[in-house]
Amino acid sequence: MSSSHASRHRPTAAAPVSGFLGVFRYSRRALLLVWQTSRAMMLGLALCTLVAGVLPAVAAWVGQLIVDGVVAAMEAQQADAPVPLHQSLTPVLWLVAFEGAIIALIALAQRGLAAQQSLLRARLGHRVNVMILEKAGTLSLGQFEDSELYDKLTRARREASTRPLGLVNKTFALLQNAISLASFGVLLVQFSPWALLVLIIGALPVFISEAKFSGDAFRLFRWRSPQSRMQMYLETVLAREDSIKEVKLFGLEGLFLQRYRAIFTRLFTEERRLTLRRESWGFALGLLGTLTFYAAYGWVVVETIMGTLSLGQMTMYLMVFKQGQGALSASLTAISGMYEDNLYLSNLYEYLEHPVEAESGTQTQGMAPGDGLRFEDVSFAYPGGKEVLHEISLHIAPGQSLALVGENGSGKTTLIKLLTRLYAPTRGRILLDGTDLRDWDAIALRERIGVIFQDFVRYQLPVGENLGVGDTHAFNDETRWQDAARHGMADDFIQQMPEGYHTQLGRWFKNGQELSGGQWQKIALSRAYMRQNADILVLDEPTAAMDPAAEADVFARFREHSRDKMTILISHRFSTVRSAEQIFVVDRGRIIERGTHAELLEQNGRYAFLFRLQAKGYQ
Ligand SMILES: Nc1ncnc2c1ncn2[C@@H]1O[C@H](COP(=O)(O)OP(=O)(O)OP(=O)(O)O)[C@@H](O)[C@H]1O
Repeated sequence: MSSSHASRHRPTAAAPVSGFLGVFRYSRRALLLVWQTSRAMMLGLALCTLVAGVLPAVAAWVGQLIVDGVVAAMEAQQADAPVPLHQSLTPVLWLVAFEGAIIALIALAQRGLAAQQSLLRARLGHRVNVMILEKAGTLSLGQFEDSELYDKLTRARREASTRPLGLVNKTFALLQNAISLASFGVLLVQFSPWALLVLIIGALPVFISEAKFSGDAFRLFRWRSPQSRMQMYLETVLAREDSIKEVKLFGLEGLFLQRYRAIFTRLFTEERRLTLRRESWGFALGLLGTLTFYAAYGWVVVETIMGTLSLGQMTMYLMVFKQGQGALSASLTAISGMYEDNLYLSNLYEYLEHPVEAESGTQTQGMAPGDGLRFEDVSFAYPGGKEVLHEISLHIAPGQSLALVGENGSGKTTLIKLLTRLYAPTRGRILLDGTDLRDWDAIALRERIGVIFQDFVRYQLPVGENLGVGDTHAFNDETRWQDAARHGMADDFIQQMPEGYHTQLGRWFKNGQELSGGQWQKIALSRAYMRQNADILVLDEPTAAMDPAAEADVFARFREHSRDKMTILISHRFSTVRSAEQIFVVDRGRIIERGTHAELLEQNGRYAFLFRLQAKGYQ
């Protein structure tokens, strides 16, 4: 379902969620995840759970002994021949001390649980985030551009990092309460099995309604996801330094804020509906539980007055009933919470299990070394889109240079994306040294290609590292940084910066320096020179932001550096393009002219027209 389609409907119309029991399949995996994260803490949790589960019943039982002991002691004191006071007092006081110790132990177990949970939260959150990011690294560019998968990724990142622990905590809470309940049950059955039944029936309706509303909450969460993403996007535009300049100049704050508010209002309306329904049903059904408790209370009181129960037993049963009811409703809340966590986890696992497109190749050398690069009748359409490249054929031999010119949107960058295997052709094939790109080992292939896209990344890292990213093997190699910067003409201005190659770039971090557009381009250019082993160099509009002198210099060096390499240059400036050995004119996804500058002028076609148009502009 497309996001816009989904957003027009109520949450109930969103993707169906599998049956109640089906979703419990993720509990086991979450437990396993915690187990793998820290065995010691998992065992610690189990121990504390056991202690905190069993001791309340023991405390209730000791409570009964105390009251009965007190009554017996009082009777002994009032008897005709009273026993010495200390004799009747001592056993009761021991019992009181024992009860105190039990309560202290329960407190200790609960603190232990809380401490381990909060430590686990940090470790598990980190682990899940790493899993999410590792998976992101395996997705193809096409998958990243798929809005549904991106949606899953965003949802996973936002919610799921806290959910596994939530699920584990609830599982332990359930266990603890189940143990307490079982031990209370043992005491309660002695009074009457019916009492146990009353206790269970009283709590059941709340549980059923909670489970239903958890499902609704999850469907709401899914339904609002595309809109929440739009909200996040607007937040970014309104509060990030790289967009704020334009937002201010165009006066977009009001417009975007209004849109932001409108989304909130829409989402809030749905959330309020759900919350109100959930809480009112919860209250109404919860009353049933309270009713059953007071009915049982009356019953115990009557039995005590009739003499069937001792005063101590009455105290114990009331306590057991009260705590049992608490434990039962806590167990049921835990179960419905687990159900909810499972639904969210299903989202995390859907994302983690999303099939990765196979990087099939294993070849690290071509079948015909030295053959260079060939496109054979290559056509391409972006996923879900129409064809943007049609039957492209070309050949570049080592040492040759190729320039691509053409209008905006004619398909030049797309051609480079195919060459770098960011996408695969829909028809035809691309060969490097006689071997299909698909058969190449991804790493071996990428090591041979140095490319700068026009939308290169401006990393908020030190200058040196901004160069180092070009070759991860030399990420920290200062000599290589300097070599690359000299080739890319960035060395001069880097030397002038306060901390040279260690100057922080960008404004996100302390003492960060901002560079000009042309300086950033020189950084990107140097980045491409970091790839010493690359024999295919691609520059996609590398000099658009540079002054003419710098541009001329860049190309003189580029030719110098790349004599034995294959170079592909995309540029709208003909002064840059004219020296290439082959120039291809791309028009709406087809190569319509090819030749040298002189040949193309001779042909007097599109190239000649555009060249003269630009030349006129300079006269
Ligand atoms: N990621 C994408 N998904 C879908 N379509 C795309 C994508 N990127 C580009 N296109 C489409 O493919 C066509 C070719 O785009 P491309 O970026 O290759 O053009 P270009 O020649 O490099 O343009 P420019 O000179 O403006 O950089 C355009 O019609 C564009 O709309």
